[in-house]
This record gives sequence, structure tokens and C-alpha cells, in this order.
Amino acid sequence: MPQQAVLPFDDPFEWFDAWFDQARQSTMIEPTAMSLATVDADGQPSLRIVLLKGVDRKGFVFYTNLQSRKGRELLVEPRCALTFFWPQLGRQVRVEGVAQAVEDAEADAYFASRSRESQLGAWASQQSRELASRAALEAALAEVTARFEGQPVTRPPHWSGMRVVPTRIEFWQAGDARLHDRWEFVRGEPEMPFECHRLFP
Ligand SMILES: Cc1cc2nc3c(=O)[nH]c(=O)nc-3n(C[C@H](O)[C@H](O)[C@H](O)COP(=O)(O)O)c2cc1C
Repeated sequence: MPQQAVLPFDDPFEWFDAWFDQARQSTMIEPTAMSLATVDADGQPSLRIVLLKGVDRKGFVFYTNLQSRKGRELLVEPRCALTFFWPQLGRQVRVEGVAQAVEDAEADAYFASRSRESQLGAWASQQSRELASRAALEAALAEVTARFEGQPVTRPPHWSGMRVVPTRIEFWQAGDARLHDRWEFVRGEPEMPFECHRLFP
């Protein structure tokens, strides 16, 4: 991978778009997968994979059950972090920021684009709650399938999108002999312009 002597982009969103396009054009499975880190009220971190479903200058959007562990944690502490790892390209992107619920209309539009099976699953799963048995989950799915028979499946009120509004975005490109390139863009508040720094690997 060629080393970057100069800054390839001075705008972190343009930079992300370029790398994300290349990741999606590669043979990589799940290029939209990202680790999402949250913390609970005691400061205990937790980490899981979610899928990036939208990105623009406002931030990085994923969808989930708002009553899941991550949903409950983000309600109390919206500061969170994301990491993308694109091994075929030798790249990592790290994002830190604040999660905000997306507008209802945006969540409705995305929910409507999902398969009916996924829509019913969103109703049937009390994500992250204790489940007595697989049969209980299947019974919940059968119940919602019967409830919505012959009609569109509406979005559950507890299922929506979260947008991570970034205050830090770091681009990491693997280099020879571990002399990787790292560039960070930071801003104190989401309304402020980003400052860019190069970091030791
Ligand atoms: C490849 C992959 C993609 C996933 N995408 C999502 C997603 O977009 N939204 C989601 O809520 N969970 C997704 N999950 C499941 C989460 O990793 C996690 O198990 C679930 O959201 C419950 O997490 P929580 O208990 O921390 O809230 C995905 C898991 C994998 C492995």
C-alpha cells in the first residue's frame, strides 16, 4: 500500500465516502459492519457489531431496538464510538461522537425498505432481554405475523435509527514495517470545523 506523504482529503466526510466506496467495491463481506462501543451508567464499556445504513455530513446511522442494551445505554450516555475494519484495504476508520435518534420519517422510510420478515422480527424480538426458549421467540413471531396479516407492518415505536454525530474521525492506513499512516480530524462540538493532525503510528 503506498504511503501517504500528503493529506489525501481535507474533508473527513469526503475521505470516508472515498474509502467506503472502495470497501463496497471490494470482495469484502459486510463492508458496512462496524463495532459500536457504548458505556453504562457505571462506566462499563460494551461493544457489538451493527451495520452502517446511512452516512452523510450529519453522521453515521444504524438501526436497532431502542430498548436493547445499547439503546438503553445510549439514552443515558449518548457518547459512543465506532470502528470500521477493512482488512483487504489495510484500513481502519475510528469515529467518536454523540448518538442522536433519527427523525421518525427517516426511520419509517428505512423500515419500509426492509423485508417483511425483518419487519416482523423487529416486533417479535425484545432485543437483549432474557428469552426463555427458542419456542417463545417463534411463538412471538407467529403472534405478530397473525396480527399484521393482510396489512403493512408498521415500524415498532421501540425500533429506530441512531445517528452518531462525530467529534473525531481517524483514518488509518497500513504501512510497511508498521510505519502506518494515521490522520485524525477533531472538533470540540459538532457545529465546529474539524482540525486535522497527523499521528505517530
Ligand atoms: C454482522 C452483524 C451485523 C449486525 N447488525 C446489527 C444492526 O444493524 N443492528 C442491531 O441492533 N444489531 C445488529 N447485530 C447484532 C448486534 O451485534 C447485537 O448482538 C445486538 O444488537 C444486541 O446488542 P446489545 O445487547 O448490546 O444491545 C449485528 C451483528 C452482526 C454480527
